[in-house]
Amino acid sequence: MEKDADGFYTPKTEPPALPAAPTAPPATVVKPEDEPEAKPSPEASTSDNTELIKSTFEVTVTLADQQADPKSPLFSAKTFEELGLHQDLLKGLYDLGFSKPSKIQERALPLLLANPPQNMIGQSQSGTGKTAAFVLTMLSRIDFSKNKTQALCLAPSRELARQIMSVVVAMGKFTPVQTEYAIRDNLPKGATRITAHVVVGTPGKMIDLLKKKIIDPSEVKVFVLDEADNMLDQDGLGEQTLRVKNLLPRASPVQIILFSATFPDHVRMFASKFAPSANKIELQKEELSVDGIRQFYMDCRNEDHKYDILVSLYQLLTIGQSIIFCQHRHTADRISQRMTAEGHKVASLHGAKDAAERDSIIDNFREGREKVLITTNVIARGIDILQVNMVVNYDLPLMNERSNAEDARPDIETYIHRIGRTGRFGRKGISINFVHDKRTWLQMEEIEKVLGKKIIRIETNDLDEMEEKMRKALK
Ligand SMILES: Nc1ncnc2c1ncn2[C@@H]1O[C@H](COP(=O)(O)OP(=O)(O)OP(=O)(O)O)[C@@H](O)[C@H]1O
Repeated sequence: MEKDADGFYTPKTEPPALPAAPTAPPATVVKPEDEPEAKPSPEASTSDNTELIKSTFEVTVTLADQQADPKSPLFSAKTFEELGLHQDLLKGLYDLGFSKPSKIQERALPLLLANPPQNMIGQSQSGTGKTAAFVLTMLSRIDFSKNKTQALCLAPSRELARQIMSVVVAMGKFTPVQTEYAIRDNLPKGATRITAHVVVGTPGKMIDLLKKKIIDPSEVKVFVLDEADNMLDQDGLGEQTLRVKNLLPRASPVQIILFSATFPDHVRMFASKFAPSANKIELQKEELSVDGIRQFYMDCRNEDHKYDILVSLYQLLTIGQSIIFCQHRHTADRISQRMTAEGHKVASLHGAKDAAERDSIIDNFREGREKVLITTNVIARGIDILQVNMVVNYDLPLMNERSNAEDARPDIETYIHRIGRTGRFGRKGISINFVHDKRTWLQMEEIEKVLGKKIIRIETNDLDEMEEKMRKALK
């Protein structure tokens, strides 16, 4: 391989196709015995996808309009060439079909790539391309001549870590980047050393690998937290994330990059301490949710009625793909078992399932083999599946997940992330909240007030009207 002036190598062999698994483990993991490689995900089924293909086609047309509209979060005055990216990364971007940067990419990349490296706290609406901004930074900072871990990226779920990895592999397709996961049940048993340039994972497993010295952090130059407000929240993953940071080298500064669509006030201060002197890109409160997502609610009589309404929506849920969010795992399981028994095809995903099962459920959904996914907050953040055009909040998200207390407050950030699973990168989407009593109605009203966007009522007893409203919203 030839190395050019910027320290990049040009690979001779054709890089792997998407959907991507990490690059070949033998080069990145020293393992004592031969173990079978992880199988790549099966190919997407091509049957039964006409609606999906149609909606993708319609989207391309409106996307060009939006990227030319200075008020859109997808607008950019610049090209990717002007952002100072290496030729091999530009090739990767064009290979993915990216033609113009989005606003967050245009604003963040020049700051992220400047030398000496500076920390960044970046906020931009769901589905506006934050992943590319931090992935391109990681790939730009790696010296590929060294077989040493140089970039670490943490995400709150294994599903998101796997998705980020597929972006690293796709954008790094024309570089010799080596990658490895730090997620549960992924490394071969007895692995003693990871030398991959980029390691993506969840905090618990990352700590484990650092502590066991399987990952050597001495050459880490970039540390990324995706969904950073969640990763730093002391009620959530904050403590684990801090432990990872404390295991990083202190001698040479590590560039710390925090990205999210939300940074609630109580996390902002900690974020500034975690990433000192960071460049900041922030959103105003009224900009938090994406305009392409039309928000509705349905007045249900009680819990049982919520189930009946969901079933009556089934046809609409399967026009594209849909995600149904519940507060508890057992609700997700209960609804999906009941719907399955009644002849509807649905899948359920939550944190109590084992790793292999989780991977296969999300891969099936990603590839369109399942159209309705019933789940919990485990995939509320980051998951990017363009064909998802409907999100149902079967239960509204609450501040204390275990709480059913009368005064339980809505979790506005989680709401923003949940509905953000649709309406990705300029696409249209629908979200529907089920409310069934005064308490849930008040919770929804609070969400409406904070976000400053109208949540429109849909009648539960007029299926035709419901369908018409929804089809209109998706046009
Ligand atoms: N410049 C671009 N041109 C075309 N498509 C893009 C561009 N940037 C990103 N995308 C696509 O937009 C979608 C959303 O991007 P991404 O998942 O990075 O959003 P995000 O801002 O991280 O959202 P979230 O807050 O939900 O995590 C992805 O499918 C990605 O491939």
